Amino acid sequence: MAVTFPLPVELQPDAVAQAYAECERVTAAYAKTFYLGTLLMAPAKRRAVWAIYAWCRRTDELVDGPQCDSTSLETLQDWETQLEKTFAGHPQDVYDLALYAATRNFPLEIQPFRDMIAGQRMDLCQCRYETFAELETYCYRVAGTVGLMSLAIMGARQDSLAVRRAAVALGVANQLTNILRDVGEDLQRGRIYLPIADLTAYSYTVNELKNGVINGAWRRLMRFQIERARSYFTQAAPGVNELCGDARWPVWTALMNYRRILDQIEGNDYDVFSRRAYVSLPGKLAHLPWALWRSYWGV
Ligand SMILES: CC(C)=CCC/C(C)=C/CC/C(C)=C/CC/C(C)=C/[C@@H]1[C@@H](COP(=O)(O)OP(=O)(O)O)[C@]1(C)CC/C=C(\C)CC/C=C(\C)CCC=C(C)C
Ligand SMILES: Nc1ncnc2c1ncn2[C@@H]1O[C@H](COP(=O)(O)OP(=O)(O)OP(=O)(O)O)[C@@H](O)[C@H]1O
Ligand SMILES: [Mn+2]
Repeated sequence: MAVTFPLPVELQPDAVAQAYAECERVTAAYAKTFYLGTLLMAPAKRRAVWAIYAWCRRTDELVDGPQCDSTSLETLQDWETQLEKTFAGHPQDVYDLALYAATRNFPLEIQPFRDMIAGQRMDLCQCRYETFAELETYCYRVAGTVGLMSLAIMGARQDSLAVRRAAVALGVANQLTNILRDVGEDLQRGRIYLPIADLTAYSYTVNELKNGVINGAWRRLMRFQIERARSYFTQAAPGVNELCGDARWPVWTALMNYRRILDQIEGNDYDVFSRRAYVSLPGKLAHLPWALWRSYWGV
């Protein structure tokens, strides 16, 4: 029988193991909390999550990383073509090999990956968001999609619409939190993610934002934004215990730690211009038992 090349992933276990190891390295370097969480999962699942993480990180770096100045719409088009090839069984590099191997083990759909690239396109072309509806689309694309990708690995059975909505809600909640934490940093890059319509509704001007003014209007505006982000965490919470057993603890941990960034912003009196809200490592560890309890008993 003639052997055709390239060999299917099943016949290249060493190359696949090395590819997953590369993805693990990226995950461990960039996201300590997620990485620790993945170690609680079964080996096949954790490897697939690392492959997804590495792909998402590379996609994000195209518009946010050190080489972002040379990224154009054409770069993103090429990146999408590379994605299509990976899903079609022709991975172009070691990270894509891991992603392809993951698609053979789990029911990953390509659409959320395409949608994330569409989110990076928005980042490339748009530096303001007029309404929350526009911002919500952006949040779905760059982060809600991560929820759907993760669900293919961490979901328990045929996932219901409610669970899919919860997974998207967790991504959106994380992204909204990320946006509130990074208001100052994003301004330095000429970006405003807070919807302009919300600024107007709270009588806070873009000029004040650019000058980092913290006044009554700003505090009221931020309280509103924080409550909105919290409402997405609340929508996500019932979905967590629908995940497979070994994903519940890590996902609860991620949810609780990310949500606590919102408490930190309040604790900093809404100063997101000169301070970065964060949860310390002991603070993160302190919540592990609480997250474990929830993974057994729910909310
Ligand atoms: C255990 C666990 C939570 C696993 C998910 C791991 C995974 C595949 C993460 C990918 C993250 C990534 C690189 C996304 C690219 C776009 C991006 C940067 C989004 C922001 C992430 C936070 O990153 P960070 O704090 O490092 O930000 P900086 O770049 O440093 O500024 C986001 C805020 C979005 C992350 C979104 C999620 C992790 C979604 C999680 C949802 C689930 C796991 C679904 C759970 C299912 C139910 C039913 C609730
Ligand atoms: N090896 C690395 N090379 C380049 N940038 C990195 C590297 N490691 C981390 N970073 C960046 O440094 C920042 C802080 O990283 P880190 O992931 O440790 O903190 P975090 O995002 O606050 O926490 P978490 O572990 O919960 O994601 C992130 O924006 C990340 O993208
Ligand atoms: Mn990080």
